[in-house]
Amino acid sequence: MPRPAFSPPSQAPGFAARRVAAEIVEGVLHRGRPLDEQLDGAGAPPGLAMLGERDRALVRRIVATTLRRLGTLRHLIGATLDRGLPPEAGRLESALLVGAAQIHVLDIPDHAAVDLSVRLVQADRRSARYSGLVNAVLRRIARSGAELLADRDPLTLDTPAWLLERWTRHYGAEVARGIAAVHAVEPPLDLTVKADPEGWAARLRGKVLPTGSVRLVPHGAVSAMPGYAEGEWWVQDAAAAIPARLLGDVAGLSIADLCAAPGGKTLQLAQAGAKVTAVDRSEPRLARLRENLRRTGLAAETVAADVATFEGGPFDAVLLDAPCSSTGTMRRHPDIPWRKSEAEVTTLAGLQAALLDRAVALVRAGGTIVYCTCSLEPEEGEAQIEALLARDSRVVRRPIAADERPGLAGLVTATGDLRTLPCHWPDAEPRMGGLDGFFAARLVRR
Ligand SMILES: C[S@@+](CC[C@H](N)C(=O)[O-])C[C@H]1O[C@@H](n2cnc3c(N)ncnc32)[C@H](O)[C@@H]1O
Repeated sequence: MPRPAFSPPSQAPGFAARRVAAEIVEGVLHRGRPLDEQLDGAGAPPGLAMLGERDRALVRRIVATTLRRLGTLRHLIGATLDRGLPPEAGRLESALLVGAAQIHVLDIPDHAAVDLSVRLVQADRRSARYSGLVNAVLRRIARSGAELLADRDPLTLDTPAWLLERWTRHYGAEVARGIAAVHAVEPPLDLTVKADPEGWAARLRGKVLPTGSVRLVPHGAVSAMPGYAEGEWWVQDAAAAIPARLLGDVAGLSIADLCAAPGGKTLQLAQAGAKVTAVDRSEPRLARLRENLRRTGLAAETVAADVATFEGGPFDAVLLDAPCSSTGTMRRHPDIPWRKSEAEVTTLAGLQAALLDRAVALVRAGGTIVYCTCSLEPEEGEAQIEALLARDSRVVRRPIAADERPGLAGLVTATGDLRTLPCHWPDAEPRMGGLDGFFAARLVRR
């Protein structure tokens, strides 16, 4: 009979949550699995659904902290080992990382964190013989973590060098450090409300942002919050809510929302009275979009298709939220810096150019196109538009004016595009500050 890969699970309190957390960290770092899919989607480890709500929240905290501070934690672990981590050691690295995150960053008692990481390796056949090493490394971090980091800069450790170099090149050293600093902090929850932002802000103990989104520090499950089941609002970063508004008054217009799922922008356009055709090539993501329409009582036509070959229209307006490296959303998706590479930016830029050409083909003469990406990389934003304007004389930019809508001051470039950065809108309470990094340009087809 084949031997089981793992010995029976430990009964120690808190063990199950640490095991799931270590599994998810391993999935991100060694199997390139997106964090969202593992926390909320089909890729969730089976153990996650068996945990109670508090333990599930603990898993999220441990995993997010491990990924936000990955460089620092790896440095601490490396500094305590003479010859680095042994190869083929199963769960050893993830057990050390989640242990170090609890000890060095989270307010979890050191002895519990050490004990549970030791149990994690003991329960894994390939790493069981390293339980003494885990004990020694984590105790050393508990004792001398600050000393081991004495001359190191956490922002440099926790941001992949290729990203920090790019942001320094494009935005300057100070802004690049500001962007990196925001990634260390859990972001707020932003909502787009159908109506009465002041009333919802009061009810949910949040505040109204200059652009009209409602912001709060999340506590508990989103689906249990007042107004969710009734479809009175949806979760959408304040920056992500701006591009659809750049189309102005859309009541009665036919609009193609290209790359639409899970549908934040479709909901905004439908709520504003547009006749929306929402196109996305992912059927599972479109199913989420339809569910969002159902919950909010809004209507749109949904089409499962590749935008590159989608035929339709001509539409009065087209919104293209193109697939991108998503480096602007790292504070919400702390796995991104460790899963993406610079080569991907180049590949995606090629795809974005093809989809932009398609967007131009789908809009009527005189119609408006809004192109946006949640990327900080100019190849996916500013450079994309310059290249389109150079190759297609039918298209001109309709510059965004900082005073055309509330809240845009400071977010519009000299050429009239939108550029938001994670370090924008700082707040005295760090968990209430920041914006996702977005680029948007508004164009007209002559
Ligand atoms: C940034 S997300 C869109 C977010 C969405 N606009 C919103 O506001 O909720 C990008 C989407 O593009 C879709 N996508 C990627 N490549 C595509 C293509 N060639 N054709 C259609 N959809 C595509 C993905 O499935 C994903 O849902």
